[in-house]
Amino acid sequence: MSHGWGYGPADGPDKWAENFPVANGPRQSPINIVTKEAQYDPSLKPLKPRYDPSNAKGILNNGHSFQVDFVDDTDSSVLTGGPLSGTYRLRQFHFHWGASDDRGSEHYVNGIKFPCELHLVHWNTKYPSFGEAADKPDGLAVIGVFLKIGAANPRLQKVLDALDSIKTKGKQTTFSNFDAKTLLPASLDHWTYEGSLTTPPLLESVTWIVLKEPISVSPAQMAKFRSLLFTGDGETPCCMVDNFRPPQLLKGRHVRASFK
Ligand SMILES: Cc1cc(C)[n+](CCc2c[nH]cn2)c(C)c1
Ligand SMILES: [Zn+2]
Repeated sequence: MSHGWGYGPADGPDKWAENFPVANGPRQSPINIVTKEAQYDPSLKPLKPRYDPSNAKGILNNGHSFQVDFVDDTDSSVLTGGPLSGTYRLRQFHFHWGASDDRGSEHYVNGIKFPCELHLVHWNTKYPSFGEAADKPDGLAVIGVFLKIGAANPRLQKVLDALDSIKTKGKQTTFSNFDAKTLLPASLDHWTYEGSLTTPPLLESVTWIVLKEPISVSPAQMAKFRSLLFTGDGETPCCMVDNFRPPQLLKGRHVRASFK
């Protein structure tokens, strides 16, 4: 599954603009969220994630992260509310993390980095498919959740226990009966802004919904993330760590807050 890009010195974020010029576009992600500049917007509706655990399908090492994929041929796992108009279907979730606890998240909050960030990817059902939605300005909605070092998070454990089966690039296995809602914190207070995918093709199609409240992850659980490999079987092993893009310029965008 080599995509020709990665996170190393030769193929990492500073090089992506060579093949994906939108990398220097007007609505790139991630960003540093400066909380004092985020305006409370009372018109934002309560965020409504409604996920059916039976839609969980599989877990895949895609060579730049791992993702849990969902059956998305009906409206049984959807996100509505917040800044969104219409209905967005859950497609997959994945994570970004660091080689050490001082880095790993893609978004920052007042310059603060977290060791890990979860992304739940949804697509707008006004379009016929995920592929059709992926390059539309209102095509995707991604919930970002920060992970903060603390007590072991039992809700992560089923995902982490599956990682031994997908250690190398291209490996996948079935992953069923998982409620993605259990990965969300108690509060759905969020910041929202218009942005992009944070990996190539960096499409400017994402309404970002970044939750204020982090969930916990223990140092031992972080070690499980770091046990994955970017590389495939038979290749020189390269640990899957530091798979994050640094914050991008705001270029006049405004971040809204769902809370005072
Ligand atoms: C069509 C499409 C392609 C890719 C690589 N991704 C993943 C890019 C990404 C990871 N984290 C934020 N954006 C998505 C979500 C959609
Ligand atoms: Zn992501």
